[in-house]
Amino acid sequence: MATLKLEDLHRVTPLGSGGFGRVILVQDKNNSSDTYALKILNKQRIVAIGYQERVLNEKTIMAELKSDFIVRLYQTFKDDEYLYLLMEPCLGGELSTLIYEVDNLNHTAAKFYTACITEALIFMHSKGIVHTDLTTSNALLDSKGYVKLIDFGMASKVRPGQETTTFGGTPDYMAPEIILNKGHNTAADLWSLGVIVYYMLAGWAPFEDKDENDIQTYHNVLKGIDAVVFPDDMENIAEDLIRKLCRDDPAKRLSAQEIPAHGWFNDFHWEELRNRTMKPPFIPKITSPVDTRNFDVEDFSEEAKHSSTYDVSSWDPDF
Ligand SMILES: Nc1ncnc2c1ncn2[C@@H]1O[C@H](COP(=O)(O)OP(=O)(O)OP(=O)(O)O)[C@@H](O)[C@H]1O
Repeated sequence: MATLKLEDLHRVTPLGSGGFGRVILVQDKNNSSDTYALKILNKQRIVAIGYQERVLNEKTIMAELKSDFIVRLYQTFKDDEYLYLLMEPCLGGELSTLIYEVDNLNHTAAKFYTACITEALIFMHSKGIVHTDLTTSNALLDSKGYVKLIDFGMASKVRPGQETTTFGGTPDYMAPEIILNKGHNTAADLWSLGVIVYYMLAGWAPFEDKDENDIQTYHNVLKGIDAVVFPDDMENIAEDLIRKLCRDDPAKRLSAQEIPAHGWFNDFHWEELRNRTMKPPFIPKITSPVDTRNFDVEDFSEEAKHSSTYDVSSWDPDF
């Protein structure tokens, strides 16, 4: 890929928004078939809540992660107000949207997406990288229908035997050791994966509170997987996998590397997934590189201007 400048990019349409800014689809002005997802981070907001370290981490970690199951970071830019991450676009939409639309997924589909995420985790965890915010919203479908992970804003690198204390994530998916601020490692991502498998098969998340009260969700998580009711129609072998991923003691959870040997995957051809010859369960409708029908985002182009309360001039030389 040729090196691009910010001025080479035409802003097409928003794809999503997050804590510090937004993600938009952009197009290379010199080659309209080349589109990218541009994450734009507001420096004022980052400095206001002291997330400088995390943003630098996001760049370093994403740059290291070159896998077919993780969105690729191509380049970064910065100007006085913003930092920019230029990424591979995944126009199939969020896995959460697909689950919502079909209500719950059949075992074949759930197995396929679990396997994609497992491949991402095997790769990341082999490098000591913990995602920490693994959710169905941070898993996107690419144009073929394969899933890739995004959003490494909460990610950190841990040495074998060590832990990180980065607090954060999404309550429904958060491992108990994160809630209790005990320090966590790669096993926290396996807990979140267990939640994702349950969610895909049941159509609701195992620890969710019907009133969306985060404190109650934390209580539910701390009660553990044994207090969760499993739907009658869930296969026992899938339930077994979820229970082994959501064990209270992080050291007793299955590792990502152990997942392919679990019985739920007995009939699954991992090599076909890895070389991308497996037929995905859903092929997203995408008719052009600027087709964003799988994203339902309000137009937030009129971003509120922030007064310059914080000095944002000197903290980002490494970005
Ligand atoms: N590479 C991509 N291709 C397509 N859409 C993307 C891409 N990256 C991000 N998005 C969309 O933008 C949304 C926000 O992206 P992301 O989660 O990275 O931002 P964030 O600011 O870290 O969000 P949050 O505060 O929710 O963690 C995603 O949920 C997704 O819908």
